[in-house]
Amino acid sequence: MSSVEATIEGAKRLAAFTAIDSHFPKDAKVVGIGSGSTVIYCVERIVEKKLAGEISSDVIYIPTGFQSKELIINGGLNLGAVDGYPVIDVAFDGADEVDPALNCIKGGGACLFQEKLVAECAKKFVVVADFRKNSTALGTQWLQGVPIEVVPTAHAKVRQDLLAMGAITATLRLGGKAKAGAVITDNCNVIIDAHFGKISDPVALAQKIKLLVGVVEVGLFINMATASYFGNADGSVTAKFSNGEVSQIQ
Ligand SMILES: O=C[C@H](O)[C@H](O)[C@H](O)COP(=O)(O)O
Repeated sequence: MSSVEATIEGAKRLAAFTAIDSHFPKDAKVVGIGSGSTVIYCVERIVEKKLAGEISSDVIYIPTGFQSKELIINGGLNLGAVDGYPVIDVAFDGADEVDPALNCIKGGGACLFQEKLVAECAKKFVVVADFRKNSTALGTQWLQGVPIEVVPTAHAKVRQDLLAMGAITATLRLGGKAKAGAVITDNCNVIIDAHFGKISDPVALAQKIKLLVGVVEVGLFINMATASYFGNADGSVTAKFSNGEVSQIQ
């Protein structure tokens, strides 16, 4: 691992540990676990605290896809499902880009639909990320585009719609060497990444995309996060809250 990669991994771990220490409720019954490389550290911290007797072994964990299901099982935690537990005390998840209002772009790992479902069911949604995701405006740092989950037969029509709507690019996500053809989501759909440049009105854009026939869900998470923790390269953590407060944790 290069020193840059080590710094990024350290920042993710720090953000995740701080978020769990600050937001895992003492009396939690049901907790959502998001997807991606940063939530791995959330699960690491939860397992550590459970073994230390600081987190009850009765807590049920709700995954947001195949990867987080494996994380829960391999961590020896109790696995639940969102259709059995539609009320979740808190959900922890990563993000690809977060703006000052805590609106997020998510879905870089193609898990956005179940992530949004779990976040919507959660009383509190806490984002964990490294410093690269801390942004002043969506679409300025995550240049791959807004991930959009689409029913496979509609992909060509939705790409056309997105370009007509002003997308600079609208690309069907491919599996590359690991998978010939399109990436297939945990819900058997495909992903279109649509880059709009700087997104000045994320609320309006999310609504417009969601209305397109064939769109299952949009990777714009608007007004959902309660708090967002960013691990920094210098070992500090920046915490941002939905009420506008920002704090630096050394
Ligand atoms: O579909 C994937 C998710 O939205 C991830 O939470 C997001 O891509 C962030 O992942 P990572 O923590 O690996 O940067």
